[in-house]
Amino acid sequence: AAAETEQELTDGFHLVIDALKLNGIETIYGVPGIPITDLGRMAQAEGIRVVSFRHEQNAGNAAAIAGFLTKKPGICLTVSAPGFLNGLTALANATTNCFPMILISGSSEREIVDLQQGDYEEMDQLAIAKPLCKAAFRVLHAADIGIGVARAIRAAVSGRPGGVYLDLPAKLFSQVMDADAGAKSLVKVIDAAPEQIPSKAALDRALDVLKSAKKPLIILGKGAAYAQADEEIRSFIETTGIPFLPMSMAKGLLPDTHPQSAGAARSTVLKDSDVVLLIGARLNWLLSHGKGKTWGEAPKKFIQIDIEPKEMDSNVEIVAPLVGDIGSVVAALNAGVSSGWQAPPATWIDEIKARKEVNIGKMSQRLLKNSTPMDFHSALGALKQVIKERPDAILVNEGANTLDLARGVIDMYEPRKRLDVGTWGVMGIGMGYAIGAAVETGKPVLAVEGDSAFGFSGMEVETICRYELPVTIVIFNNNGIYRGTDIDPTGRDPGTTVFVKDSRYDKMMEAFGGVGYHVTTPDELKRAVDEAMDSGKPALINAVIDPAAGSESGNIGSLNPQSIVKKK
Ligand SMILES: Nc1ncnc2c1ncn2[C@@H]1O[C@H](COP(=O)(O)OP(=O)(O)O)[C@@H](O)[C@H]1O
Ligand SMILES: Cc1ncc(Cc2csc(CCOP(=O)(O)OP(=O)(O)O)c2C)c(N)n1
Ligand SMILES: [Mg+2]
Repeated sequence: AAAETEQELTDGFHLVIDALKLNGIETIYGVPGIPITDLGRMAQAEGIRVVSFRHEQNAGNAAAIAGFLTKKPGICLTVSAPGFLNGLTALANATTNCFPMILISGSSEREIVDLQQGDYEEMDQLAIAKPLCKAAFRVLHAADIGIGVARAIRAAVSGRPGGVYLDLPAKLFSQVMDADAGAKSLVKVIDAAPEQIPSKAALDRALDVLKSAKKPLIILGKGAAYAQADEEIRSFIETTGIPFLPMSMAKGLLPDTHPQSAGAARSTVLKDSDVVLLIGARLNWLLSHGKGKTWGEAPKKFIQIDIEPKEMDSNVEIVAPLVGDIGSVVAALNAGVSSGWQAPPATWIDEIKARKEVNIGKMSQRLLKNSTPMDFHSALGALKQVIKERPDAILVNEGANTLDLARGVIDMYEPRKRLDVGTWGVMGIGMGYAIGAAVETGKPVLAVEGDSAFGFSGMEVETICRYELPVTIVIFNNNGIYRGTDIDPTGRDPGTTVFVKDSRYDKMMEAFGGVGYHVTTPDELKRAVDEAMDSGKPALINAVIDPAAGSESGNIGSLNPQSIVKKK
């Protein structure tokens, strides 16, 4: 009788966990601490995988790439104020890249924050998060947790995916309520990312423009990779015979070795094409905003497929906007491409083929050079072969020369296998992306890192060892940012972009039980990577690169402002 009268209770802790599990969330990436340490422990005890990091930025990056890879929002859990701020860079980066993730941070009590009375890690986090992400919510009452989590999930994945902030004040967790009422308050999100079908008029307009093309080009962006409409996209490209140019994280949607790939003739196709179909790619700085010498003198017509209506005309006129989700739009285009579709003129295809042969020929000469110390190309020649032999491996890549040269040298063969610095060109995504990719897919990960880039997240090698993840890190060690040759003209300090000469990053991995390798030739590099990836265990390879190799800021040095004032 006593049991019957004793009301069954639940609390904020359990409601957050139940809401996440109800919506299929299986993993939380975070750093424990007040007020969310027990939330993490309880989530783990309830079967959610909780991956604890050494810095919240890396946990957030893991959550962001989990969103990109799974189309479910990646969850990052942090403490208040400084932990929240550390997660914000990843949340803003996810929003910039259209990756769905939710940053859940504990926070101080409203009554203290609003009176600025000085709480432990006090900050008005919701106000700070709002401008940096797609949506931001705070929950004050246990009965609202179900709706709050549902709103965050839908906001992250519906329409243009992005980052969402969910603010949970400390007192919320210990709030109790009737268990039955609590269960009823939970919401399972229905159709969070609904199909958005383009109008027939829009489809007909786009097909008419495409039919009129003499030199058509399709540009695939990371939105096309994210959409997981791989077969629809392949079918459309192969049925129309139109050459395609993949942006960095869209590489592998069709193999880079595909006959219609124009990757090795990028400058030519951007300059000479007359109709360009953008699929999940923005005409931002990565595509010179659709204007200027990159795009040649001749007038161009742009067709754009994007789920975000406001993206149209963002930089140049879009003559045939196709607003909708890529899966639905490309399926509708496939239905509209009648069997009598005219392939592009042979002159266009031949022009591209000839240019590709010249460029690939030039590149292969550079890859074969067996210089000592290695330069970027001789090292990348070995890694090109590794991915060719291991097409299902996931390649994480960041740096300047290490990034820009790897993008063109290492062919990708499968979708969503190349994860890199994205729209911002941000350094520091390396270990977070490597961990997120390994946890979400179970696939082997090869992280090809500039030595500076690695430094932003390098402490997570301990996390990689702790969870025994199949991550092989290759550091292109040229003793510095871009190069290792900078000097301080006053002679007092090292140059501003150099690191310790002959540093041994491989020793770091050994400190945590992983395997470290130190290599100085392409053959040694290939053998070490093969051994490490065959082992399925954490490994770090310190690949010595000539400090004089490479160029400042890789391929984008022209973005640097120049001083014309000569110091007296
Ligand atoms: N499922 C989807 N359907 C349609 N568009 C999408 C989808 N997912 C993302 N997008 C769009 O894809 C675009 C990605 O562009 P961007 O990040 O610039 O790619 P890239 O850098 O590879 O060129 C964004 O404008 C985004 O709105
Ligand atoms: C968060 C952030 N801070 C700084 C920078 C600016 C930068 C762009 S590339 C880079 C590192 C280049 O050196 P690395 O050794 O990695 O590569 P390599 O050329 O092969 O020697 C920096 C610091 C960016 N993009 N993001
Ligand atoms: Mg470097």
